[in-house]
Amino acid sequence: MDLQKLLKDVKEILSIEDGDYSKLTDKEVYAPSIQVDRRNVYFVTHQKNSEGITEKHLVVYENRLTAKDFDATEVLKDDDSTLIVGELNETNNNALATRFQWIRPASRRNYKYTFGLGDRLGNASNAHLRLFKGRGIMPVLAQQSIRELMLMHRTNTDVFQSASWAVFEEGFTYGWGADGDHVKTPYEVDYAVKIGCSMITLDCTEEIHNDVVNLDESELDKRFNSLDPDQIKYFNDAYLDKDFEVADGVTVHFTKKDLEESVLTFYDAILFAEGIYTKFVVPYNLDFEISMDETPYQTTPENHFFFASELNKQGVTPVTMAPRFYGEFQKAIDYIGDTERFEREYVVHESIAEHFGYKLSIHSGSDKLSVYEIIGRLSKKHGWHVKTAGTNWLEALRVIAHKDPDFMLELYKFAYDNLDDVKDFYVFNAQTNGTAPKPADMNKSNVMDLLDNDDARQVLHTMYGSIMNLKHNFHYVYRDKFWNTLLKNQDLYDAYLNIHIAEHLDLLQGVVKTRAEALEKYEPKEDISKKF
Ligand SMILES: O=C(O)[C@@H](O)[C@H](O)[C@H](O)C(=O)CO
Repeated sequence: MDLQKLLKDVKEILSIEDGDYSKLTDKEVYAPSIQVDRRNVYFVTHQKNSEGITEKHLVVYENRLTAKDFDATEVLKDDDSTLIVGELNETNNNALATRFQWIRPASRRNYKYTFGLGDRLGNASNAHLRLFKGRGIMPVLAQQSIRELMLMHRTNTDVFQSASWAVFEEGFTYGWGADGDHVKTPYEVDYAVKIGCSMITLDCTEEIHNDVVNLDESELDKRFNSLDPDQIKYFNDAYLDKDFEVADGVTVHFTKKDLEESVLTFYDAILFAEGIYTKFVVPYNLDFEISMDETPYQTTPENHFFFASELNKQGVTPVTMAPRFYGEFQKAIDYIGDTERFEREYVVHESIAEHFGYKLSIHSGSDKLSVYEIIGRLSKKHGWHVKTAGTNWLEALRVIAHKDPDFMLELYKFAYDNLDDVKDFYVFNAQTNGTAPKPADMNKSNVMDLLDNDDARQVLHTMYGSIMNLKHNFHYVYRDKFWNTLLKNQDLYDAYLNIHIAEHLDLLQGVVKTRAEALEKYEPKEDISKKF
């Protein structure tokens, strides 16, 4: 790189006293990334290469004694300072983190509204951060489940680093989160913690006994009464036939069936959560989420109260908890169910959460435009956490569909024909309802429908790992072409991401009240891909 030009950039930045870098001479200096600390200057450069792909470098101008912290590819000495150019790598991220604490994640505890933005590709966070500036919502940028990491062949370090670099680039000093998502074992928790996650989402699915709900009354009673006598006495004395008022006019009542089902279904999970709390959450001061959203049965208010009450008695209060709500929160598509019943039951879950001092978390939270107004309104006072992930992947496919429709048709046919790849990982309607568009019926004239058709969205949303990691003769079949197309059109991707997530945020924050309003406000009235 032209080090003398970069040195001039540094001197120009140091000469600007009001922090307005919008008129810098060198437009390759990405202005939002500029940090000045006394006579030290830090920024990222953006340079388009011959293919139109943006190449990024870190530039640091710092006292020569401390500049050695950085991994430099090029160096220029200037009096008692050194100008270095380096890659956006882990060494340089760690060096920056000793100077700027805000590029490390924070807990959600002090934020009322928090939003998970799982980024399966690692290049969505810059756009998300530009959207979140000033919204009053904390973005949890690093959020990949163990399932996503495994299917996409990524590590938590990859996820963490891409998020942290985006935070530095965008100068996002307001706080962000890193969620070790859907961790199920102490090993997975430890993995998330040791790479620096500020939060873990403990997935209790393996500890929850879902067979209990199918027991008839006598079998249920027999199993409950096989517990230790002191356990039976404790549970009956504490809950049986008791009413618990969790808010004005909102009461949870335990019948014998409610109590026995809650104990037999969830008590192992409660003990598991308490163990993880003691071993990890307290020692590492972690932001703790407990999820039971991926169980096949709805979490009743009694189940939820019992879980929270037992944790509370052990002094455990998560930051968020994710029950499985009434209705369907399936991947990539809107809520399925009676929204009036959803609202009635959400009120009780919200009351339980407020009663015990945590917020509700909404998993598979993307695209649920029909219930965001309810969630935002009922959780407005206390706060909410909504989690999205695969929907950002689908916006990347929207770019592919626009820019290379034949490639998109090929990807869809592959995903459609190999959908069994994910049958052990996800449960969704398109697996069984047989109504997903047939590849033979798709062509360049209707290819964009794949990103709006519910079943096609679910096929594409879940087949990310198979698509990105298919190999033939030792070469990736799709990955390299996918990345080349996407990176050449990063600006279009960023635009789609912002449109899509803004619809989510406006409804959650009550800026608009209905799905139709959100779509009318944000969905492009014309093909914007021609503008990029
Ligand atoms: O696909 C995944 O594993 C994630 O999206 C995971 O389900 C996450 O917790 C989520 O709910 C995001 O919508």
